[in-house]
Amino acid sequence: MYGFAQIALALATFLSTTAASPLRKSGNFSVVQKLNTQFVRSGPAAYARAFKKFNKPMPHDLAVATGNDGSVTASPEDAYDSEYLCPVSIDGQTLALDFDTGSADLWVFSTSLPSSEQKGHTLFDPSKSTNWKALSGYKWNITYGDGSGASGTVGTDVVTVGGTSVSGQAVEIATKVSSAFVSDTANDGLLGLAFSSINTVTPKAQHTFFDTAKSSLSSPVFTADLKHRQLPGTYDFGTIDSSKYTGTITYIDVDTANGFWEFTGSGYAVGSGSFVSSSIDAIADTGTTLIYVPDAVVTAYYKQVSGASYDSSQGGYTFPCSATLPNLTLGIGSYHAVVPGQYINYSPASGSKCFGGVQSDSGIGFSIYGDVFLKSQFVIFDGSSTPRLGFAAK
Ligand SMILES: Cc1noc(C)c1CN(C)Cc1cc2n(n1)CCN(c1cc(N)ncn1)C2
Repeated sequence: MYGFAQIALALATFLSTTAASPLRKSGNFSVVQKLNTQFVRSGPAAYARAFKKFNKPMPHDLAVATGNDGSVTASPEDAYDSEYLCPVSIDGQTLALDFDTGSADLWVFSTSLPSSEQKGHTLFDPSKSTNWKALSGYKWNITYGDGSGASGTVGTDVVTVGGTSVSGQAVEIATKVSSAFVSDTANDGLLGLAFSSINTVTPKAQHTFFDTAKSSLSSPVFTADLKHRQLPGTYDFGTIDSSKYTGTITYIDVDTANGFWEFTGSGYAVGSGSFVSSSIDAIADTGTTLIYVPDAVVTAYYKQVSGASYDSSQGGYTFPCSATLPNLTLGIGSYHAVVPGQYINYSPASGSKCFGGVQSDSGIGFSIYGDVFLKSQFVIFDGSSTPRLGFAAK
């Protein structure tokens, strides 16, 4: 029987003979370089790499020449895809922001908040930013459709999203936030992607990140490829990645009068039912979780779900969690966008009932095609001189 010592000696001997023999001790040596003929030289690209390496904003012309395009992950904030959060760097300080095509303010949790409202959030500290420029006397105050909101002061800084970097971007510092935001500790603020006309900064409305970046993008577009309860999706700026969708893209005109990505839907179908043509005034809103549509659509939908009913205690339609939900088709021009039924089981409500991802738009004034819809599609937000929306299956 071998003792510990013998085993240890045997192991040491084994290792010493099989370990890679150390470099032969010798004098100096030289390595012959081999040119990488695969590498396509580009002066601008080399120049641009220097700015990106040191997180410095690129001169506009260089950004245009090298394509200041970028892609950023959009991660579900919770198990129900209530919102999607993206890493955004402000002068090197990275926060998780909710990209919201339904509003136009870029605002962040900050060190200027009362400490009771800071807990659990990543805070932007302007005093630590070398590029921060306060806008003296400028203020902002936003209230969202669900009654939540925030307010504070304003400055400009270098903002980077994925590979897209801009300087002089208005960053709205929160000095007050509502309780819904305080308790949503994964969320460090919002990055508005609606039209700058509805930015709330006074005395002078500020540009959204997309508007600031637009002229330095290869194409004045951004796309949303949100996912259902799985790996993160992406927002891309400046390009349309054809690997992210199938079939063709259907474009539809946008009415920017209200500052939203607003369009007229062409109708709906429930499950395998026939398509009902009807004009639906709707906005594409990544900052809203659910689908809010006219009562006719809601009634038709839940009529096909046994056990579904309007539950006033929940403030919406619920159904047995065991229900098999029909798909909902929403018409975009001649394109029929299909929302899988399983996407419409939003979350458990109470007991064995679940809360529907399709609810009434009554009282809103327009329909909202929120995340439950948008995550079933590849969506192009085209900010060209005639803004339009594009939709494709994926
Ligand atoms: C958790 C959780 N669950 O669902 C949400 C949302 C959260 C986040 N949480 C409660 C805080 C919160 C509240 C809002 N947001 N985040 C995002 C902006 N809001 C919008 C945007 C817009 N375009 N339209 C309407 N409201 C309201």
